[in-house]
Amino acid sequence: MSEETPISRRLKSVRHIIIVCSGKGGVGKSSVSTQLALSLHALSSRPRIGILDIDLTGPSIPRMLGLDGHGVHQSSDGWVPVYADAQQGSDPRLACMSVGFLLKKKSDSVVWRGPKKNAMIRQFLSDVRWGELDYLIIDTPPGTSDEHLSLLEHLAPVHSKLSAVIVTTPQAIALLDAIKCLSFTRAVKLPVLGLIENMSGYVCPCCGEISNMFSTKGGEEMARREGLTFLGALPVDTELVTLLDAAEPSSAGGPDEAIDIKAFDILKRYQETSSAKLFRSVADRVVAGIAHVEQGSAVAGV
Ligand SMILES: Nc1ncnc2c1ncn2[C@@H]1O[C@H](COP(=O)(O)OP(=O)(O)OP(=O)(O)O)[C@@H](O)[C@H]1O
Ligand code: SF4
Repeated sequence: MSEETPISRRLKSVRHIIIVCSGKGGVGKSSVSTQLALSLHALSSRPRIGILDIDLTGPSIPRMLGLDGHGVHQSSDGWVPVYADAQQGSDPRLACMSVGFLLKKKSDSVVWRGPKKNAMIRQFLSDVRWGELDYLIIDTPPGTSDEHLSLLEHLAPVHSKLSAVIVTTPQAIALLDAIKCLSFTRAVKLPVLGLIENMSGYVCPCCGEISNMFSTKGGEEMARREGLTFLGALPVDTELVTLLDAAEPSSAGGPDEAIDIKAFDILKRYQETSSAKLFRSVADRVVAGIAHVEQGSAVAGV
């Protein structure tokens, strides 16, 4: 491995980096990144988790974790991440950083060209004070854009424990884009932990029964064809949308305290949703896939 850089110094205390990507927009990449963070957080091994949102033009992780409204604090040792479990006591384990924390208003948008995006990503990788992490989940924009190239350019030379999760929906158009995303990971030799088929069927809000309104299993078939691990199918779950999309700060306490209470509430309530129950096996497969990558075993998808 090459000489130390600000990024390698910062990330040497991160055990594994999981890049969450999708070929197409709106297939649920941010919701999968959030659910992965929440599910890993609930493991009895109590891992330390970071979630970095580099979807610069559409950051949604702060909203999904109930952290909208927080700003970034600068310390002498870099940017301090925002902790979703700050209300849990003195040893929070779910750290979050997003361009959303840098915007003055939620409605502000980032209109940047490639070099500025690249500089922002470099700063996220070199300046955030994550501390020791077991998993750093990186939520990326849809497709294979400047952000992906910058990310790989910065990470590949300094961090060997990198892998990707691909998210798709079962429809043919999303699958075509997922194949493009897979080709990208192969071109840059990024191991793929597996594929998630999101919005596969529908959870009835009355009885919890899963019905298949549209096509399903497209992702599962693609995984089989491409020799990828199928990490699981996640149905459309209205309970999940209510929880993650309506994540406005509660009115209790002062401004930051109100946000932290909201985030803590999401952390607890998520575990009771049908999605959380299904996601547990996805998270187990991700953890098993990481063990393979770390042992240097051949990984499907490369
Ligand atoms: N399994 C699901 N059940 C119900 N709603 C879902 C599910 N997955 C995602 N959603 C909802 O669909 C919308 C899009 O999801 P999300 O923002 O995660 O997609 P994305 O792929 O990250 O989008 P973008 O292309 O904007 O980055 C959100 O409102 C999210 O809450
Ligand atoms: S899934 Fe069950 S509760 Fe939902 S509409 Fe069908 S029968 Fe009714």
